[in-house]
Amino acid sequence: MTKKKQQIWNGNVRDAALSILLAVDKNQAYSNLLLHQTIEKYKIEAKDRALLTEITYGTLQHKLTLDYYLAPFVRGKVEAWVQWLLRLSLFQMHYLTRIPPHAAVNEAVEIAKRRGHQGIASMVNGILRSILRQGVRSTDEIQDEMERLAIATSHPQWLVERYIETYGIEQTATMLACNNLPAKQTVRVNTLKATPAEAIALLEQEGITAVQSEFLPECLTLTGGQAARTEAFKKGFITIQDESSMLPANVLNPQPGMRVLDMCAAPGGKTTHLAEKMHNQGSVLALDLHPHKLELIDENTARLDIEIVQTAPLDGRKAASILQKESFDAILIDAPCSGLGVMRRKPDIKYTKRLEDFANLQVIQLGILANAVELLKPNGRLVYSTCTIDKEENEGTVQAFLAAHPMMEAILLENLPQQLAEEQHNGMLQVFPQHMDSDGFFVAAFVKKETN
Ligand SMILES: C[S@@+](CC[C@H](N)C(=O)[O-])C[C@H]1O[C@@H](n2cnc3c(N)ncnc32)[C@H](O)[C@@H]1O
Repeated sequence: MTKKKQQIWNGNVRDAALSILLAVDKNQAYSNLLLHQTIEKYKIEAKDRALLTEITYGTLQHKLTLDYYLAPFVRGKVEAWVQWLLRLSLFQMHYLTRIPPHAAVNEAVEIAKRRGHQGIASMVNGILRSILRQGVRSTDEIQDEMERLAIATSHPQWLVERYIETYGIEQTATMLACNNLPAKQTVRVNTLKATPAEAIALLEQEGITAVQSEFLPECLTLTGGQAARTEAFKKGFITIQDESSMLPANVLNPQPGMRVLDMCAAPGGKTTHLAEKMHNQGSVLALDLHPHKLELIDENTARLDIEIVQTAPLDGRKAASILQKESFDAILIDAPCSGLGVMRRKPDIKYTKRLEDFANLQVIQLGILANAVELLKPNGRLVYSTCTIDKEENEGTVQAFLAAHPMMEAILLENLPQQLAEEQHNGMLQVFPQHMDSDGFFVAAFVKKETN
């Protein structure tokens, strides 16, 4: 879409949603990025912004379910844009009860006329009106349990099977349902500049209601508004971050004055959290493989008035050959991962991830972890985290790591919210979206044993 320079926004929310969905479908863009760019570029107002987001994400989230509903009504194969138009219209009819179904049908017909011709418009009209009259079939009709869950929650069947095998049907079903809920808007209070109560008051002055989380004290949940547009954000009182991403810095718990290394740091969400925890005293060296991403860390530290972070472009798999060995008190590896925990924010990844993509990730993660061992002081602590839910990737990496590095020992995760503390086992915690209404996340902690 962006390649062809086609204008996404013409003042019509459904039309814009269709353009975004088509671009995502053609792998020209990620849904979250294109949606954000569109909203910023065209300065789309709050009401339209909310509906555009809801329709785009909702349609993507429920794509497989919508196709199941549409199948009996669509004869033969239709062009991709027509199928997406049908999906987004049926999404409104079926899931957005506040939108009168006839309005959704009329809009679809107008779009079909504009983008296609009268024949397509009549077909779209016929299909949607038939659905209005007859209703959609229930997913309960699907005999096979795995297939039923996959279609009903719109996840690929291979992933559902993999999840059920690992986590059981109950946990899996809850997680899959959670993946289809809108993501909460959470921010982290910059405790160098404000207390949670002060940050709440600042946001209140800008008309945004913020509530302190029941899990982590520095986390606020926002209702309405856009955190990134607030003065509280621009002046560095808050950072936009999912609550689960606030766990690693809490678990590593670096103290003021320490020398800390963040090996996969960009854009700096956790680097800045570490510095806040250290009261801006000591040092944090923030590495990332991609030099251009380091600017994002610098922007964040400048905005938050953090002075102890230095950045360096470095491949974590080679870091020990460049940095001084055994010179860091604490190390964080927030590793590149399969990202299956963030499906609420990036629903398109449900349909694009392939099992083959996972294998190489563990090799990369183990390479970075091995370098961390050499760089860590004896008695130093290491935290490894990912934003994914996959036992083989997370626990598999931990097991392989411990087997290869006998001087490293898994330790109890400290500073977890009480509600999560008992979910950990053997120094590892898999956070499911249902635990804190957050992204899915994984954290593990280790200490380097002192050698005699
Ligand atoms: C999950 S993201 C980190 C997010 C970051 N910790 C935060 O909280 O904002 C993983 C990062 O690892 C970087 N990365 C990938 N491979 C790497 C490597 N071999 N060495 C260092 N960084 C790497 C990616 O560029 C990406 O920025």
